[in-house]
Formats: sequence, C-alpha cells, structure tokens
Amino acid sequence: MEKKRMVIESIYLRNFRNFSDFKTNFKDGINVIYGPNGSGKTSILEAVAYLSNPRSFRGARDHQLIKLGEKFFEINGKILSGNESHEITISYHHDEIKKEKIAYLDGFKVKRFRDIQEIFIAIPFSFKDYAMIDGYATQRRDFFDDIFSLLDLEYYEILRNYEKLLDERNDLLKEENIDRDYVIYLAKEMQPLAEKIVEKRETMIKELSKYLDPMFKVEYISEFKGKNIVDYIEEDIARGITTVGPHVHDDYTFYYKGNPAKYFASEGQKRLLYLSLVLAFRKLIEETKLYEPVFLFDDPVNVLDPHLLEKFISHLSGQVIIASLSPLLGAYNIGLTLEG
Ligand SMILES: Nc1ncnc2c1ncn2[C@@H]1O[C@H](COP(=O)(O)OP(=O)(O)OP(=O)(O)O)[C@@H](O)[C@H]1O
Repeated sequence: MEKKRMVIESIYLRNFRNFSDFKTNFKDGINVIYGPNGSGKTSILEAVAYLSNPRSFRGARDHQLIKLGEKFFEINGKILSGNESHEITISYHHDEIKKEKIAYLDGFKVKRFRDIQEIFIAIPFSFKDYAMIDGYATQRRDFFDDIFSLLDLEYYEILRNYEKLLDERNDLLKEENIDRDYVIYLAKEMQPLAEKIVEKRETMIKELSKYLDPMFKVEYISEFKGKNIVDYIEEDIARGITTVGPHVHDDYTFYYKGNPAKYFASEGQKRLLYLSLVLAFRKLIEETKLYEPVFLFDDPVNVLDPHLLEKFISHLSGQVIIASLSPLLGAYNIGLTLEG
C-alpha cells in the first residue's frame, strides 16, 4: 500500500510565544528556519508539532505558550495528507473565566485530538536532548515515552490513563484525611495499566534496537516489574506520594561498545548515539507505518559536527523542518529577525 505522505504547506500563528501575527510557507523536502538566538525558531517547530499533538514538546504548560499579556493563542496549518488538502486550527484560551483548548479540522470542531493524527503527524527532536544520556531517569523515560506513543497509539492511551490516575492518587495522598479505600481502589485500577506499560516498553525497545548502530545498545530495566502498587500503601501514605510504578524507578541504560555510555562514551560519541536513536526511530516508522510524517529537528547544527551533520542530512527524506542559527546549503531557508 502506498504511504500517506504528510506535508505542512504553511503555518499562521497568533499570539504564540513571541509571535503576534506570523505566517510562513514551507516547501516539501528540507526546510531550515534560521535566525539569531531568541528569534523564535524553536517556537515555530513547537507550533508545527502542536498541530499534530497539542502539547508543547518543550514541556511548557499551554498558558505559557500564549504571548505575554494576551489571553489566547491560535495556530493554523495548511496540510497536505496523501492527496488531500486539509486545514487544522488549534486555539487555546486562558483567562480568569475559562481555560479552553479547541481543535478544528477543515472548520469542524474535532472531538478527540488524536483524530488529527490520522491527517498530520509531526515528530519533534531536540538535539539538546542528547543530554538525557547523562541526565535523570525521568528525562530518559520522557524521551522514550514520546517515541513509543507515536509508534503505538495504545501505549499513548494507556500512559495517559495511568498518569491521570496517578495524579489523582497523588493528590489524595497529600490530603489530611486520606480516603484509604479510594486510594486502594486507584492502585488496583493503575496496576494492569502499569504492567502493560512495562510490557510495551520492553517490546518497543527491542524493536528500536534492531535499527540502532551496532556500536550502541539500549537496555530497559523495570524495577517495578513483579511489584504490586497496592502493597506499598503504608509507605505511600507516609510519604504522600505513589512510591512504586513504572513512573518511578524504571530506567534506560545506554552502552557504547559494551560499556555504559554515561561513563565511557565521549561527548561526540554521545551525540552520535542520540543521532543513531533518532535514525533508528525514523527507520522503524518507515518500516512499520503507512504514513510518512514530518520530522522537526531543533538545533542539530549546534550539536553535530559538520561530518555528522552531512551524514544526518543524507539520511533524511520526506518533509523536514530544521531550526538552526544559520542557513544550510541545499535547503529551503526561512530567515527570522528578532522581532519575529
Ligand atoms: N509566552 C511568551 N510570550 C512572549 N515571548 C515568549 C514567550 N515564551 C517565550 N518567549 C520568547 O520568545 C523568544 C523565542 O524563543 P525561542 O526559544 O523560540 O527562540 P529560538 O530562536 O529557538 O532561540 P535559540 O536559538 O536561543 O534557541 C524568546 O525571546 C523567548 O524569551
């Protein structure tokens, strides 16, 4: 079956980050948004990604995306999805009276945000994220959770439901008079989801590993596996938080030539490892999905040396949008000034 190629043709931003009113076109193939620090390069990638998955890939809360002093933002994108033209608009309104996020597809209100992903998928990678190799477990979990959510929509749903229950349980555990029965009930609801998360992480890391450069290896270790959330109720009550689950101690370890990358790999090798992960993920999408998404890369030019950058660009196909401090040869360059 022919792949559904996804392309964003233009974007129009209102009150998004530093932009009051901004429009640009994109070409199919490689696009480079270039401009000085603070001109809004990453914000444009963030807006494109938001059209596909309405939350900031930088971890910002929605209200932080609204231009300071304003009460709403709106992102509008013209999309080519296979042979069809579509228009996606997402607006977020935030003031004392209401907080409301609405998505429209071709002028009609969308019931479930994930329906948009049938039309448009844009996958962001921030090359600064290679720091997660040395960083906290939570950064590594977030990195893989994002990737796995794109590879498997069921994983995304399970994770979302688990996190909702977790938030609710953690709020309850902080109360003075804890409703013990309900806290236990929530633990029991969370347990099967937690087990499924671990199972899916194990499967997907195996799949991803097939495409990783053989110099590198990534291992997923779940300390939660075999545990039951409900058994830790006393500790949870004492500490006011859910202390076990795949959100706590589960982690990923990277290896370079058989040794833990964190301690053995040079900075350049860690960057190469990150690049290899990105390309492995890309390959996996190519092999397993019936669509060709748009890839968004923040700052590869700063992180990769010219040789790696060339290698990276030679692997790219489909539509790609890169944020960079300077224009790149052979790309469609979109310049920004500091005013946006
Ligand atoms: N909610 C907001 N309202 C107004 N301005 C904002 C808001 N959020 C961020 N900014 C500003 O928007 C500008 C653009 O930020 P962005 O991270 O997109 O820049 P960039 O071009 O990617 O920079 P760099 O090259 O330094 O990474 C920054 O000056 C930032 O301080």
